[in-house]
Amino acid sequence: MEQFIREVSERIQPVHLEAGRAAQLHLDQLTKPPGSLGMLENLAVQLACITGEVKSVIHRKTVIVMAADHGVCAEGVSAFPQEVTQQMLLNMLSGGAAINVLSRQAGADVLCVDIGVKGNMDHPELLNHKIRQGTGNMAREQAMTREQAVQAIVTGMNIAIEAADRGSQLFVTGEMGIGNTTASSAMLCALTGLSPEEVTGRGTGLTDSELKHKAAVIREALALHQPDGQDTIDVLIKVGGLEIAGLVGVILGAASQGCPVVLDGFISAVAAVAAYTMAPQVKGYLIGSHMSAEKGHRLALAKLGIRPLLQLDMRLGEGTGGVMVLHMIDAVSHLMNEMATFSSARVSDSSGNISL
Ligand SMILES: O=C(O)c1ccc[n+]([C@@H]2O[C@H](COP(=O)([O-])O)[C@@H](O)[C@H]2O)c1
Ligand SMILES: Cc1cc2nc[nH]c2cc1C
Repeated sequence: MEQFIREVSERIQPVHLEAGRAAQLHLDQLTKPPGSLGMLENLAVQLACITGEVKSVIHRKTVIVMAADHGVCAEGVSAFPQEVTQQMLLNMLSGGAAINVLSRQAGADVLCVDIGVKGNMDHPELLNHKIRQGTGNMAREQAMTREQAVQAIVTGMNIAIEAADRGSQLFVTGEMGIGNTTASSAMLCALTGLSPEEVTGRGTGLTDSELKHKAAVIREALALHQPDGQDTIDVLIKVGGLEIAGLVGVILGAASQGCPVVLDGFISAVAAVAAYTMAPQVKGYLIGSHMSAEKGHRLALAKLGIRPLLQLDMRLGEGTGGVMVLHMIDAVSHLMNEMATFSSARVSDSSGNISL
């Protein structure tokens, strides 16, 4: 299975830089001062680089919500009880969570995956890929075995690749897992060398003293396991999460199919840092959506060199911030396809010329 992960990673092609240059030339011919559409222009260029087309239209978009539980919840690191993971997953399957509402509005499909939720569920729409009943408590033991980490990545890869084969053209990373900001913070420390105090945030809403305790739990887990930051799988085994490993697979699998990957919040960004550590060529496919209120998100995005489009102070996860950017991706497609050029509309350019 590790061989499969390598093969999929090696299938990720460099993005089409010449299409990106052509997109910039087209943008500069449209009836607006050069650069005046700001970050929407960067988005248009990146979409051209990924799709190889100046005027791409993305019809089918899929949010993949990976759900799993975290043994480290026993240390009192979340404001919510662990059973909320399963309860919210059922809410998503019934269509009542924020991600369902926002995805319906944005015209995206939602795939819900149980990759390691504690408890057993049965729902016709659920993709049941449970690897184990939540992770081990990183404060005392490894989060998962090597086989489980590899299986989780392969699961994410296969789900993305199969959805792309069925016609999905773009993916949004989503997750649900009480305790997963602790695992994500620990992973980010291991992958970057940043300290727990720098990266750890309040997650679902910890108080000041609870936040200090959470950073101390992460510090102790890192001291106990000494994960190797060059080795993504080692980091996942020791302090990771099954849904985070699943998202690493989704990101690499989607990129291997030539699809853009819109990253949601902190957990998704850490999964992207982990994917990037395994396969740096994935970077061109990653689109930053929003800047979460979770403290470490800024640091994870900085590691990737990604500037997100939105700052909405969201910290929900599920893929919700990512889906907000789907509206912007649609807007960019319309601009590239429908705006008049200086010559077609007979508007003078900055030199006072009307080209024919
Ligand atoms: O996406 C984010 O930036 C984000 C920030 C804080 C919390 N969350 C969500 O809240 C849950 C994790 O929070 P916690 O406090 O239980 O670690 C998990 O289900 C995430 O989807 C998500
Ligand atoms: C209610 C609730 C919904 C969520 N969605 C993602 N993480 C969540 C955490 C909680 C607590």
